[in-house]
Amino acid sequence: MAPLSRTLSFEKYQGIGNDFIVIDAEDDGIVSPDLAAKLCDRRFGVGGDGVILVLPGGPSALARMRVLNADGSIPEMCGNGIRCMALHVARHHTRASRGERVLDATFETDAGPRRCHVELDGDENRAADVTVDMGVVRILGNRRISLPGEKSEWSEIDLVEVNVGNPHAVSLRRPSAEEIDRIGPRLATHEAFPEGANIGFARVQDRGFLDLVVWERGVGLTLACGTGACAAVAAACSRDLAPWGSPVTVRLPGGPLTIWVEGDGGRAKMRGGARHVYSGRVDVAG
Ligand SMILES: N[C@H](CCC[C@H](N)C(=O)O)C(=O)O
Repeated sequence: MAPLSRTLSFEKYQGIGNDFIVIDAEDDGIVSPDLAAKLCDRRFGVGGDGVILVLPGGPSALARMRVLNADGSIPEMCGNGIRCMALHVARHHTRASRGERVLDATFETDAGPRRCHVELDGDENRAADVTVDMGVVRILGNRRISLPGEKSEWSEIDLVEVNVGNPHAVSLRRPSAEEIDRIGPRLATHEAFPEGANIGFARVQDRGFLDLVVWERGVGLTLACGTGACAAVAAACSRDLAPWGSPVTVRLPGGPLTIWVEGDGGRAKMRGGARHVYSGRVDVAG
């Protein structure tokens, strides 16, 4: 008996190139980790860096966000993802016809509540700027990690460990693309990080501007990482390479984010774009 097929409606969004399959759901069982991995496959599935489930909120949240990484793992938080979810909710919650272009909402996440501000510009598929209170950012310390067998200068690497609700480790020096491809996956799963870690490779251009690329836990190299941008700015500030409390432009391969970090243990704020790409239905075996 062939498994019963069923279809899932989804909407595809991207936040500066970090792309997500967004699904409205009544409960978080609708997409298992295994199904999330199949949906994210760029050949056999829809394709994406992750799945975002938009779930009923509670008394103090308009909705709840559950994120599943492309490998099916479940992270605590996703910066680009919550901007995409905020746009999704704004598109379906506010009514442009009533001239409502702005949505201020709190979303529950697995890292706690996050306040979002969305402004729909003329094109309701695009939010030029979504601003998110990214919660408390904590510097956990400086780590020197050894990579046995690595023949390059990166056989030992200094990382700043930062928690943004999810775990990050930031290098303030930038290996080559080939070196990142080699050491990124080893660092993301290194025993020094029992929960795994998102590995940021930053190059500080000046006190208000840094370049960043992130090898993400459960995904791999992405075009952008919102929590990673907050972690990189906090790491740079902790080394007095960027100013606490002032806006820092983080240039990622997929586009820019503006990040403010109040201080070590202070709150971070993120501002960046989000875009609806298309809506679809996908067949999933029962
Ligand atoms: N891979 C991350 C979750 C997605 C974070 C990233 N896409 C962002 O925009 O913050 C983790 O396992 O913690």
